[in-house]
Amino acid sequence: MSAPDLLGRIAGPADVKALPPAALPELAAQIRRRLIDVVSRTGGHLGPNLGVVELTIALHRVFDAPRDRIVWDTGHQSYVHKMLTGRADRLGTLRTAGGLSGYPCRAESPHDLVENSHASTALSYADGLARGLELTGQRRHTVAVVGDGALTGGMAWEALNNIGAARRRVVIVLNDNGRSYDETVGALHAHLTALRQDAAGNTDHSTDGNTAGDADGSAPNLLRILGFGYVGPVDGHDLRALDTALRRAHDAHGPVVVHVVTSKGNGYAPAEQDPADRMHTVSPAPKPTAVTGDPPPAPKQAWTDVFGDELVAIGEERADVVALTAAMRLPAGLGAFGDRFPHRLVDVGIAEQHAVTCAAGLASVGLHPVVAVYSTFLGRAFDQVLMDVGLHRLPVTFVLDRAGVTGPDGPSHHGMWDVSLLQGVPGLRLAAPRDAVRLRELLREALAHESGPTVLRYPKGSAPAPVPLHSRVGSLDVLTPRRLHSQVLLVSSGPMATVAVAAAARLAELGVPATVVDPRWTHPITADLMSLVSEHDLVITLEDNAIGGGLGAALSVAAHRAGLGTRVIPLGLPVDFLPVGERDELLRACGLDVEGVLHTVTDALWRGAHWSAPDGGERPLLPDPLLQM
Ligand SMILES: Cc1ncc(C[n+]2csc(CCOP(=O)(O)OP(=O)(O)O)c2C)c(N)n1
Ligand SMILES: CC(=O)[C@@H](O)[C@H](O)COP(=O)(O)O
Ligand SMILES: [Mg+2]
Repeated sequence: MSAPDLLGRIAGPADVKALPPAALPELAAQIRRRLIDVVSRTGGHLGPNLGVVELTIALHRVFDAPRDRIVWDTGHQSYVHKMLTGRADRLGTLRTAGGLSGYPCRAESPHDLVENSHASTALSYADGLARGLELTGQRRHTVAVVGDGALTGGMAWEALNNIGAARRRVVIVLNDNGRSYDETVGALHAHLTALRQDAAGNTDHSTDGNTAGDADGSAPNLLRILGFGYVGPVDGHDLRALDTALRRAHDAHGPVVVHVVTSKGNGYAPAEQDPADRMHTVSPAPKPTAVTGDPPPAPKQAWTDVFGDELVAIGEERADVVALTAAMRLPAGLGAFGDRFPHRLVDVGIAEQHAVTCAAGLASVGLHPVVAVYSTFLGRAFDQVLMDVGLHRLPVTFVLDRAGVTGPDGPSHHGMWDVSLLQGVPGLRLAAPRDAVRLRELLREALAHESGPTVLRYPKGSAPAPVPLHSRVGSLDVLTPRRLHSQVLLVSSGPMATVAVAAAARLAELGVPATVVDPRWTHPITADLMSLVSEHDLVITLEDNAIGGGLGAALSVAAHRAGLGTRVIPLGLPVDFLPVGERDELLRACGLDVEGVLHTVTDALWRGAHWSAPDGGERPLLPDPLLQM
């Protein structure tokens, strides 16, 4: 006889609490089966969620969420939490437009508090929540679940410094699986390992009564030194041990850390044995394609792999090039470089601010560091780019992967603010390659620039087919035949070139000659670009960045200051938090596809009485993204 569908009866934590302890292993098994079945189709963070099945069950049995506040650091491991708070039936919509977010989402549930997927923020939220609950007289618990990787982030230690001193009740659940993507690096990881080994070797786990009950190990415990009660190490897959440990923490009179030891990918051999990253992120199952008999499309190369391949070639030629990663060696494309030059790859943990200023130190002694991070994560290190690198005019090259719309990871992952932030750094040069050929070319140009910071940015996914140039003007590539009296200039940044060239072809059919130019180095604006702008009536810029403070904004200001009569219309992403969605869909919605360019050009020309639609009809107006600013 098959086991009852326990998961199907969970509408919220009360139903989890109502289950007898004997039923919990079956519930955990059903959750695991659902995770594997669904996430292997939708894609997502399978490994991290398999690692917190028992922990999440125990948390929702011991604490009374949502009155007690439970905060998930990074939030990528919150699928089980969602299943136990009434959303198990919607797990199949994970990471799709209109479906469940892959991170906590306040619109989905009062149980979800922090939507930001940037690591190392949960303890700061917890400090604020605990202070706020105290100030408003609410005697509730605050619980922060933080991974050992997230604990390598600077913000986490700023929070520990405050929480440990305040003597306020905060429960910190340290989910220690020894890994970020790779094995977690640094002295903290070594310390946590020592605590685990000490507890394993020390059979006397006596507890002293006045704190929350501690392993009475011999190793000095940094967390206890900072003023925290310490419970653990606890087997994070033993429901009974978890229950006992969390109840001790629940009853503690001050801040307490529950050191939970889990394994990423637990219970699923392909994940447990995955050498790369224990299936930290799995891709969606490929969509079936119709059998057409046509030859399969040529395999495309990922932007990340093009970068990684070219950096190895450069590394062979230049001993001064060193690479830095913030716990994302493989996702950021540094795997091959690290294998070839292990002593020239620096993994600082999830510590982008440290990575940037460490790079400044490396550059100060004559090296040329390459800091490879996702665009969205560089935001937290802006001050370090501006003051520790920019102010000192140091030759550091930033390679920003996942720049622009990423898609399934939602609003805190779209890399859409880097251009806006970085255009404010004096002396910084920024490039956006339009294809793999230009990525290789521009990476070399960036590494040849020694008088200040340089930046390359490219999106998630595969590089498009090469977009050849027709002519080079200074450092600009003109991508269409130079036409006399072309009314319209399309200035495309990076992979928007593919859209711009296709739009120019369509405009030509409509009797509107257009020139397409790819600046390659989009910041600062060059005299050659301004000269081209001055030769045209209408300029449309296309960029996969927020319109505010982007390329189009800079070009508009430059044209205005030069007294040009040219109208500049920036096309880009609205200054807004874009939802989960497919990259192409989101770009289309922002007018960054061929139809969007056509509408913008024809509407502008028609309004300017330069052009009337062939059908003489009204031009449909695009929603103006700027109106959302
Ligand atoms: C600031 C920042 N940098 C990088 C990332 C990418 N990232 C997502 S999860 C992860 C590893 C997290 O490790 P840990 O906190 O130990 O959680 P686990 O996956 O092991 O459960 C990283 C580096 C991020 N989300 N935020
Ligand atoms: C949670 C997190 O920040 C990363 O794991 C992110 O999901 C990676 O995204 P990619 O899948 O684009 O590498
Ligand atoms: Mg971890």
